[in-house]
Amino acid sequence: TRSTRPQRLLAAVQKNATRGDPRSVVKAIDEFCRYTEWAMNVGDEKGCILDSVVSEVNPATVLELGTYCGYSTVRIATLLPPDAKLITLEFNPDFAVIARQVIAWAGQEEKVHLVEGSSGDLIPKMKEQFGVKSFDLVFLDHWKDRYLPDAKLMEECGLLGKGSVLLADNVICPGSPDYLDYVRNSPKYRSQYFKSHLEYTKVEDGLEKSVFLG
Ligand SMILES: Oc1cc(-c2ccc(F)cc2)cc2cncnc12
Ligand SMILES: [Mg+2]
Repeated sequence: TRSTRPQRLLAAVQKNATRGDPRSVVKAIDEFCRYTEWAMNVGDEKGCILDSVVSEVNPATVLELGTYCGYSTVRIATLLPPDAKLITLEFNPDFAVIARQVIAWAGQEEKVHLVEGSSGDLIPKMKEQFGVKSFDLVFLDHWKDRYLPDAKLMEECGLLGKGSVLLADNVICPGSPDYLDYVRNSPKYRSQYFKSHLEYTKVEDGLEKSVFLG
């Protein structure tokens, strides 16, 4: 039977990237998605904005909502110190299978804990099951209608501390208007929009960076 898009993306990584070299994995995925087959990775343009926010926050603990094939997981993990922890949640088991192999090819398994399941179920378990006190950085890149409920859930579970940063992908395309409205108007956040483009296209999209004020 026909392969899936994530399987074809993994094959491109294993063919064109050097095992243990995360930058070559990122480059191989970007080239595959730009010249062969589009896929919903954060991509190179928004990826540079992601990199700059990760470097600025220099987080000890990161939560990624929505792993997909592990592209942004690898970008983030590469910038973390060896003792830092990145927990990434993926609802789709077929995506998780591919992401584990992409992350392994990039040699980033040590810093990454990929957990399969829904964010709504897993976020309340972060403290007791994963020994997390709070997240310094959360990258929201899963279903857009989960951004707002999951942000509120993280607040309620005490997973955000003063200065915690939420960075959300796709706030324009596909768009998450209720989330944008919340973080831009709530006194609990200081929000900033980074204008960019939908991965590998000329369509407008952007990242919203929101600092939790406690
Ligand atoms: O970055 C993304 C892009 C798109 C997407 C798909 C189709 C289209 F036409 C435009 C945009 C969907 C996403 C779902 N989850 C996480 N990230 C996504
Ligand atoms: Mg996205």
